[in-house]
Amino acid sequence: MAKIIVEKSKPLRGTVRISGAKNSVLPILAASLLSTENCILEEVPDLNDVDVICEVIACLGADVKRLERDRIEVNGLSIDNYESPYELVRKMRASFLVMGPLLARMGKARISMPGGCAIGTRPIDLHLKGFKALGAEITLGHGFVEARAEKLIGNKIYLDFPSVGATENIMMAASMAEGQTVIENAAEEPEITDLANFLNKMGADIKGAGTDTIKINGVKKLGGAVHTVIPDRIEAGTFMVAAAITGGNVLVDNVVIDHLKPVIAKLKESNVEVIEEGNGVRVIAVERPKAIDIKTLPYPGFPTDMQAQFMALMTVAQGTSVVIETVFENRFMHVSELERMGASIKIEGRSAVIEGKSHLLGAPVKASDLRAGAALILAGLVAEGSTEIGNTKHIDRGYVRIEEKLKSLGATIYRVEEEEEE
Ligand SMILES: CC(=O)N[C@H]1[C@@H](OP(=O)(O)OP(=O)(O)OC[C@H]2O[C@@H](n3ccc(=O)[nH]c3=O)[C@H](O)[C@@H]2O)O[C@H](CO)[C@@H](O)[C@@H]1O
Ligand SMILES: C=C(OP(=O)(O)O)C(=O)O
Repeated sequence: MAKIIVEKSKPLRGTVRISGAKNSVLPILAASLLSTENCILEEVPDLNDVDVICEVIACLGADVKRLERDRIEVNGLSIDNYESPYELVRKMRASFLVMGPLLARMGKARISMPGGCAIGTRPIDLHLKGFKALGAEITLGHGFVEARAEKLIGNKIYLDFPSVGATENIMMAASMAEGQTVIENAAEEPEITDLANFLNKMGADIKGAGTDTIKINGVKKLGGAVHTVIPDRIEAGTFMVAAAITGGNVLVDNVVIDHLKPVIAKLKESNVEVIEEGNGVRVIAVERPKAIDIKTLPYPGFPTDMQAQFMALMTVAQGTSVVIETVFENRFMHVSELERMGASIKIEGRSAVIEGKSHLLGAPVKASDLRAGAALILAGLVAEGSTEIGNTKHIDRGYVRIEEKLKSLGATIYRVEEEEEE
């Protein structure tokens, strides 16, 4: 197993190109099960999670070909299996997103329960509520969720919380249901719009994606499409914080500025300069950042997937910051690791109070989840000495060649292979 070693680095400088969005490509690959013709996906990020979802859809009978490192061709014509096993679903929760497409194509799906993870229990009740509203019968048992429907019929579905995954799963199932489905209090994340755009290119009739009300008129068949995955706003935000925390000057290229509004607003509030430049944003930090308060919220609010990275920035800011996590009930696992590096953070329920320090000290730490791992890399860039980050598999789920990209900006970061790791 590998460790990532980060040394205190100079201010980062240069240009970094952002890859396609993990959280877009996963539902889009699940949606390709609905196709009966070739779909070509471009700007596919080279990530472990992408390998897992490809394995899941291939195991269901889809034809999946990697044309190039960032191009995949998929055809769902030959799907013949409706069961996704524990070994695959346990590797990645997003595997559960095949349930909607399977129900639509085969009228049945049997998927291992995804279970919780380090950041929370992450129930699937809203996904199931949506499938039931479309006419599916749901049974749970032996660690599996089974859904069956002779035919899916459109309905009005109100989500108690704008869940990203539930919105996606229901939208995919409804795209081939009979009649109209309206999802109310739908998630508005850019990845929902990207999925809807892909489905519409395949022949679906979806309107309102990106707002809280999505209207889906079911169609009988979905065909092929060529689609370019949107840039990853969370990878972009992570590199923006890397520039800010090191007092650097970095052009974060290939982004959609609109998707980064909450991140840009918070960086500016903390005294970091952010300038639009072509398809990118230049981030310039000349002084130590100022403390700021953050509350995570569904889009267009501040993303929970950027909370840990901003907390790393706040550990070295001037003053005291408050971070409130409202999306996941247990997303402060990075706090104890940042404290090992000398950060001063107090947790009270869903709030963390961070007293900015003039410096951190490198230490051996562990990534408990993907963004916690990213936060530790960021803290390591400014900590005195060496930071050794274990459990790198979490980081590799969501960042394409992160050490290479940071190294190209002047960071001292490398990976070592270890004999054993928990
Ligand atoms: C692959 C992917 O796109 N992952 C993203 C997606 O995860 P994911 O789709 O799992 O996140 P959700 O929006 O569904 O979850 C948000 C909250 O709703 C709760 N909930 C969700 C579903 C449900 O049926 N019942 C329920 O109570 C969850 O436990 C959580 O507290 O959106 C999250 C919130 O922006 C991001 O952090 C993840 O990076
Ligand atoms: C929580 C995340 O992803 P997932 O939903 O795939 O666990 C994330 O990308 O930060």
